[in-house]
Amino acid sequence: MTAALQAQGLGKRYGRRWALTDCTLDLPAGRVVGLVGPNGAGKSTLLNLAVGMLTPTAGSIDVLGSAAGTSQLARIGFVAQDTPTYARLSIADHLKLGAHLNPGWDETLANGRIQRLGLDPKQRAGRLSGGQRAQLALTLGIAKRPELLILDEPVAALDPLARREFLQDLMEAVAEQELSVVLSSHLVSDVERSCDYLVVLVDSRVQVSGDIDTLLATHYRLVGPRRDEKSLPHNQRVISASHTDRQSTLLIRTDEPILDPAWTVTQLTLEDLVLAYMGRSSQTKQNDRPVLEVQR
Ligand SMILES: Nc1ncnc2c1ncn2[C@@H]1O[C@H](COP(=O)(O)OP(=O)(O)OP(=O)(O)O)[C@@H](O)[C@H]1O
Repeated sequence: MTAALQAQGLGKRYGRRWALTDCTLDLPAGRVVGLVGPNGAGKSTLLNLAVGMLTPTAGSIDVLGSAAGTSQLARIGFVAQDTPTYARLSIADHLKLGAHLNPGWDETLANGRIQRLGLDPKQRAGRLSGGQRAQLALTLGIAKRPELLILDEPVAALDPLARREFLQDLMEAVAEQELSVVLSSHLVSDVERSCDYLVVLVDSRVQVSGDIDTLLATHYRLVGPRRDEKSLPHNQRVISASHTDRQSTLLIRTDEPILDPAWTVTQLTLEDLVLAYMGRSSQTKQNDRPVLEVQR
């Protein structure tokens, strides 16, 4: 199966500053990929490179098997972070435009969604609230029936109920159509609810990526007598470590069983895992606290 997105040594620099560095990723098709990371990590940069709105400074990026670029746009639905709409056009105008521009437009889906949201088709987009505008942009993205849907913080402006319903809609669309989704979010709970693949991006670098079930099955918290992490077997990779005078707590990644009886071993939650990888980067930048919201 063709990958949804493949990046090889991908980098983007603005002036002297790298917004994305040495990014190598292989995101499988047919999955819902959650891209998480603090503000300024490079998430929007990666997504804009994927839709051809930006060109790489280094490396390459392929989407649905071909080089990312505007020729791919018919197959991709993209909702940018600021959910752009035309202020003077009504909701109905937006749907007409969507139908005109997209050969695969699903009118039933678009109208049904607008009706279910209780939005008035005659309302101008400029008069909608931020959340309503986001819902309109999302409707346009989904009704295009894309092969790949790229959503940059799609639910940030939605209230909790609308957020839950939107993620539900998304999972149904993935199950019904052959759809791949990449969505960025600050909310681990949303990723937990809707995604089956995770990418953690911090300080312009990918810290970890993989199938969420596999990641959860290979990461552990070890608590035991104080121990230098260098003394661990080579197949145990330490992601984070904290120590008191007598006790060590280590978050590790390993494919092998943990045989040392000195450790009390527990599995990680997705939140533990994400925060551990985000903390890894912040250890080198002591004054910069990772900004990841954990909402339940
Ligand atoms: N047009 C631009 N010109 C200069 N620097 C930029 C530009 N766009 C982004 N950057 C910088 O690139 C870095 C990555 O930004 P990006 O928007 O990709 O992060 P993000 O992870 O999407 O952040 P957020 O969660 O706040 O949306 C940041 O340091 C940002 O200041």
